[in-house]
Amino acid sequence: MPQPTPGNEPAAARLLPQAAAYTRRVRKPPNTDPVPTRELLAVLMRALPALVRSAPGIVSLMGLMVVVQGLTPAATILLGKWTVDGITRVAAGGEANLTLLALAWAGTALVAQLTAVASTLLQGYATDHFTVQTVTSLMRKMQALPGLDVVEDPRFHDDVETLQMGARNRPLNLTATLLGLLRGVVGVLGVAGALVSVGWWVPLVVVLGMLPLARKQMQLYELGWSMTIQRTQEARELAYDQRVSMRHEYAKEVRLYDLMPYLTGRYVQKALDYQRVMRGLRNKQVLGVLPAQLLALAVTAGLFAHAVARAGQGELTAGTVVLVTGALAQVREGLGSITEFLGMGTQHLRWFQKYFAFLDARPNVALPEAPRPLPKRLDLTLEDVSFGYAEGKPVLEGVSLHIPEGQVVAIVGENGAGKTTLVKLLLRFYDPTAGRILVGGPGEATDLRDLDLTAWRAQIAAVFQDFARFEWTLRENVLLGRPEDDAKLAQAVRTSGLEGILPRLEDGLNTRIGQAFGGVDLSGGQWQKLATARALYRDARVLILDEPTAALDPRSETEVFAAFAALARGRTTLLITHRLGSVLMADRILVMKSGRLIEDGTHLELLAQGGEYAELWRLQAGQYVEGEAACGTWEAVEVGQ
Ligand SMILES: Nc1ncnc2c1ncn2[C@@H]1O[C@H](COP(=O)(O)OP(=O)(O)OP(=O)(O)O)[C@@H](O)[C@H]1O
Repeated sequence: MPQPTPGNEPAAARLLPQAAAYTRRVRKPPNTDPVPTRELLAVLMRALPALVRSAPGIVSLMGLMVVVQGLTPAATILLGKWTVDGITRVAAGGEANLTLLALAWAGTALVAQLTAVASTLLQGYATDHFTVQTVTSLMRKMQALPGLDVVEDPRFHDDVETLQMGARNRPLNLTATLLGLLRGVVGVLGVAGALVSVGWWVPLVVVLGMLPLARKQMQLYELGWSMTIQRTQEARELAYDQRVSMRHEYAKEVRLYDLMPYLTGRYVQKALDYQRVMRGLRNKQVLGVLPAQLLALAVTAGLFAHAVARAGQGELTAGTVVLVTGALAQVREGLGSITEFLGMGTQHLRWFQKYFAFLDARPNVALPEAPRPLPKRLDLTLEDVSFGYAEGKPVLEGVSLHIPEGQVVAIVGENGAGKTTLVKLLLRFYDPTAGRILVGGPGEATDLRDLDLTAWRAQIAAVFQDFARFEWTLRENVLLGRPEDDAKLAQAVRTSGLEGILPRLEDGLNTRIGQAFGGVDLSGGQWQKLATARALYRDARVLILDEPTAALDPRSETEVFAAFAALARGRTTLLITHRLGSVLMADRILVMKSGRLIEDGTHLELLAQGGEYAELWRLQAGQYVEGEAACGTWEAVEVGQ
């Protein structure tokens, strides 16, 4: 497959229809709306006190350094003027303390140097401090969002990504920017004050002449931010393709299906298209600054010429001309850095706007103000429960059922029937869009929404279909933050079958697993045993098993099921499975289809009904019958016995 290069993108687009579709999507111009000043000021008024409160000592010291740094240019320029005037006086036979002036100049330079070093150190401390604070507050907020919508809904992805990326540097950058702004303002005011000696109107002309340039530069920064925001989706897609080409979890398919040329092509195509759009806009913006730059230059040159002309007529001293030269350069630089800081500050404030919006986000799963304690019995009742991840697209419809505590229930049904979703509602990862879920025995049944959610979840152990693979030690993976109990841990490790892999691990349970940090990699089945041990270690009254043995070999599956059967005794157990052989451990079987509960009964009852379950059972058992018959060893199988 030819590689797309800047020269042959059309060919690449032809070969890569998806990339071409993407191209159409990114061609929309970025948002160049004016800066919402009032909104950002409100964000600033919230961010500023928060930053000062979080590190008052460091921020005040940084402020002090900045004021000193802001005043040093004006001091240096004035000292320069006095020195030149002093030299002129001495040359004309007059008197001047040049040594003192030289010492003062050296002292000013030393102060500037020392404050620069101190500022660097303080910024280092501030980075560490703010990073911990911001990341912790994001994590705390995540904890306060007990639902899954914030991580499962693609609309949230970009924001969470932007927040995560900025948490390490935006708070410090905002502080540094505000201080830089302060330094710029102090510096410009100081130097402008020195220019009054040429004429009261001089600072005014300088500032007015340079304002258009400042405005244009602000617009440039604004464009930068809108590019950052609008790139997030594209940037994630680009990063994803990059990850697919490099990470081990994709490596087998990438190699077998020779995906690298396709991936590289996709990447280059997307990157080039985006670059092309942005380059045009950037050129337009940058060239748009030119007239303002010329105006600033004209003002500077005009004032310089004015000062030289007046010096020629003996109205100004040579030192004053030196002062004007230095001051004009300084004001220009100062205003440049003010606009730069204003622009950067706007970007940081936009990040803070998202940060505060996230901190203020109301959880989709609202926690009760006065949570009710857990009922004595943990019967589960669903009353006409419906749910959809998106509006108008129901995934569960009118599900009603009652599960007395201690019952072992299997949930079966075709892919996408809503089995896992039902479990997510029971765990309150989402709330039903209609109907309600009750927990409790007769006379004490409480709406799940009113229960203490932490206490409720503490009663549940689960092995999810896509369980988490924490790249920590085996021990940490089983304990999951709970206090260690040696006997219980040994029991969970033994029963789950995890014990079998320990002799091969140098550090036993303390072995780190997963590739991210150079740990030992486990097979799919071994990971699943680990997830089982995790559930076994948790002393829960409700057990949820969502395809818990999908990756296990037949022997391990039998062993783990025996463990589950023992564990399930006396506990409410919900077993989601496609392996119908395993549902025989259940007291009752629920059959779901297209979001509805269509059958409910024991294995024999459902077979006798001759409905969906009987059909599924016949199909699955038939596979074994035919397989065995083909091998000529099967004697007689009566389906359903
Ligand atoms: N986070 C989500 N956002 C949007 N739709 C989802 C989400 N999770 C599941 N769905 C959709 O909800 C439907 C039911 O999914 P669910 O995972 O509950 O089915 P299931 O019966 O457990 O399927 P399987 O047997 O394949 O595991 C599917 O159409 C699925 O695409």
